[in-house]
Amino acid sequence: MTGEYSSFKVSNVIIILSDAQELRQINEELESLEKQIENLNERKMQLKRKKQCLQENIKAQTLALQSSTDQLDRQDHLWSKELSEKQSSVFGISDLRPLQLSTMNLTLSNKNCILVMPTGGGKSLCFQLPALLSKGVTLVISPLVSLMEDQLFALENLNISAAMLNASSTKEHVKFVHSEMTSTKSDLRLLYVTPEKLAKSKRFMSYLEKMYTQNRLARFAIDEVHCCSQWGHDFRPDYKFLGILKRQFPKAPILGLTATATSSVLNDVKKILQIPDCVILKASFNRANLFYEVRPKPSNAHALVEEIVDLIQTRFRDQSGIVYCLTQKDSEEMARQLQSHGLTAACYHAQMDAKHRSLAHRKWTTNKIQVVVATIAFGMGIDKPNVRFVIHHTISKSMENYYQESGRAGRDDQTAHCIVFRGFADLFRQSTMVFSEQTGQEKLYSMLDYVNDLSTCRRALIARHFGETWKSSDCQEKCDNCQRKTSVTSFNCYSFAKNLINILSKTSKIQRYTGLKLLDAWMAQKPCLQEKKLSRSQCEMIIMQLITNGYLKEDYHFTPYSTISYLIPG
Ligand SMILES: Nc1ncnc2c1ncn2[C@@H]1O[C@H](COP(=O)(O)OP(=O)(O)OP(=O)(O)O)[C@@H](O)[C@H]1O
Repeated sequence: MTGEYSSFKVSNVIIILSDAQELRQINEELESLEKQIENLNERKMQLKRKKQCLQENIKAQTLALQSSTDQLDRQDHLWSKELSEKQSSVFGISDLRPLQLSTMNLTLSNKNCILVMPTGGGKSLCFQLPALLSKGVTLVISPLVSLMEDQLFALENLNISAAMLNASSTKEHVKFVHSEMTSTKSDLRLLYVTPEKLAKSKRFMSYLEKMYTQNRLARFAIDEVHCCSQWGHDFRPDYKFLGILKRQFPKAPILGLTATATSSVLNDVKKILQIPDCVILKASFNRANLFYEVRPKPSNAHALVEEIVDLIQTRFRDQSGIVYCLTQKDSEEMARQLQSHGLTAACYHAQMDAKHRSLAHRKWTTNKIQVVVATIAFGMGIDKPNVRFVIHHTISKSMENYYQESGRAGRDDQTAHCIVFRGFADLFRQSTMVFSEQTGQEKLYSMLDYVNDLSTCRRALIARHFGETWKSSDCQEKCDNCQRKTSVTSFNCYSFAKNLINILSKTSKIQRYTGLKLLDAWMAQKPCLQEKKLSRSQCEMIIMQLITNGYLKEDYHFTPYSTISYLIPG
């Protein structure tokens, strides 16, 4: 009886345990389903919001365009004759670039407008020239003092009266500017301020109000307007304050300018600035005079230096250019190497003190040195027309960054070269730096797709990235892929992927694979590689493509000193 009772108890316990396990599984599954439902609901709301936003956008754009199509490129406005006269007599410009006239016509007819134009496209002219034709002052809001200084310097050379106010302006200067703002006799045309100045100085706002009531506030030009939006890559909190402009000064038109903004950023900017009716003008991103090229990066640092020196001494002999590096240390080392080969070069990075940075910039701008070897700190506000080459020692962290950095070449519309070195190790150097940014890895992988593509026209790749379509005739063989005469070998990567995943499946706590270790382990399996005759560079590209396509995945680990990217099956 006791035995029977205990076996009954045991079987009961077994039933309870198995029921409990099933219950746990059901609970887990329910929890996961609930999470999925929650995610789906959130996604549904997101899509609904986006749909509404797009519908509103289409409606507003259609209305805005209908009312202003006739204004866009007309040359019979009241101001057209003077515009064309000042364009050549003051700025020395014979022909306007696409969308410059449309933008100027819109702002001169008091319409709100956002101009999206690539770096070096000529956005500044779109408010500087109208400033000469309008009564009163054009207020330019710009995020960086150095940007404003560069523009003031250029305006001074053109004999255009302009001033700037920022946190370090002296009391006397502030007083002088305030009196110019309210004097009806003043010939001040452009006033540059930082958004902080607007947000923090009530006094300045009251002077603006005086100008406005005197009908002398011609317009607001907001440079780098994407900084308003938190969705952009460069959000600045003080830009949010600019929403007040339309409320306080409803009749003064706003002209926003940016080189990089997606539609969702633009929608956000329109909302923040309270200009739902504004016309958005988007120039093509095609820089027809730039030649795009990608080179495999030699794994040996010495060979890389030799290759870059050779390029600068032969193809770019006596021509001005930039070499972009990833880190301060790389830029210092590369500058030293170039100097030791007899080239005039200086480095530029954020850790240098302001004096040395500005000295390097000035020497390069005035052609006293040939090359600046820089980190991305060398960026906004560089307006040297005759930059003939931009070499990337390391891939950029995104296509947006690459486009902007390489776009500093050829601002004078003459042919210039943009060369990027594709390095396998650089992928992991970059990914461990950007992985914590929300879309950091995704953006880096699109840069990798660009450098790993050996057949598609580089222009077509850039266009695709920015949501444009260009015909291959737009390139006219101005990229390495269009110029390549021999066809590129293509492989079916299935067996390679299997091979690599096999190696990774042996991963243990002690033996983890970084990209380089995996490459070495794979290359050690000679038979497969010999049969296909793959070079190291081809093996690197295959691994990179398997990563960007999700077959292999980066798995980040943290040590007190660094972040390490290990590879795991995707
Ligand atoms: N129609 C034109 N013809 C010839 N040169 C022009 C024309 N418009 C502008 N430029 C010149 O092109 C250069 C770049 O112009 P600008 O600095 O306005 O570019 P940007 O679009 O503001 O670039 P960034 O985004 O880097 O600020 C300047 O040297 C300017 O004088």
